[in-house]
Amino acid sequence: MHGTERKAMTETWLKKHRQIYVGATRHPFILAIRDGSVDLSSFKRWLGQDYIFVRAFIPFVASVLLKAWKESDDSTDIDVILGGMAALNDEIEWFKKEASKWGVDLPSVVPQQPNLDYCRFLESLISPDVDYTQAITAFWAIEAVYQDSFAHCLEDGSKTPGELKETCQRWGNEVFGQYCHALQSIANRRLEKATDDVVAKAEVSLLRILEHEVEFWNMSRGPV
Ligand SMILES: Cc1ncc(CN)c(N)n1
Repeated sequence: MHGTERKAMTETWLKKHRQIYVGATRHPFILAIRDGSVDLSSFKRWLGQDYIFVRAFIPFVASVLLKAWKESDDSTDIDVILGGMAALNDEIEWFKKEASKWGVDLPSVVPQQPNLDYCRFLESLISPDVDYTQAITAFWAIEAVYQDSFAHCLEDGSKTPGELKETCQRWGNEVFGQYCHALQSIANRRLEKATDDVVAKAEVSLLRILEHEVEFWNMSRGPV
């Protein structure tokens, strides 16, 4: 598959894998935030687990930055990725503030198995054997799931509780949306020129990410 057939590869994949994408972005936890029925202990569980995830996400993003610097054909990719790193810096501070607001003691949060699995997957993508195209596609997918999920909680007609609006704004806001679009454009540009082997690997990574995201939201339900 080459040339025009590969234009907007990520959009083609989101259509092809619609069911799992909807599972990751319209999960019952997100729908419960949106309709105001969310159980606050679920929210606190998610908050503690996500802080651990975001800390593991930082070295992954650093590895994408390094790959862009070594491999990219467009120097402006670095600016987009650096913007993402800056947002993560704010995110870490926000998690600390939010956790103290909700009485969640972050240092004592124990990572759950789905979180450990997802972090291990991130670590596997740090490997120099994973090329920039696969890594930037994964980076886009991880950010896009949160953007799409939380933006849904802010749409007209949503009944998101006031105390959770700030959380939804963090990932659901317009600027974060534009940043995700910029990542998606980079991924599409790279995929268009990539070998079939790299394209296949990027698609598999996308699917793994969507599965991990579903499992991640599932953790908010707590131990069964
Ligand atoms: C599990 C997960 N996925 C994505 C994101 C968005 N950075 C996040 N904070 N957490």
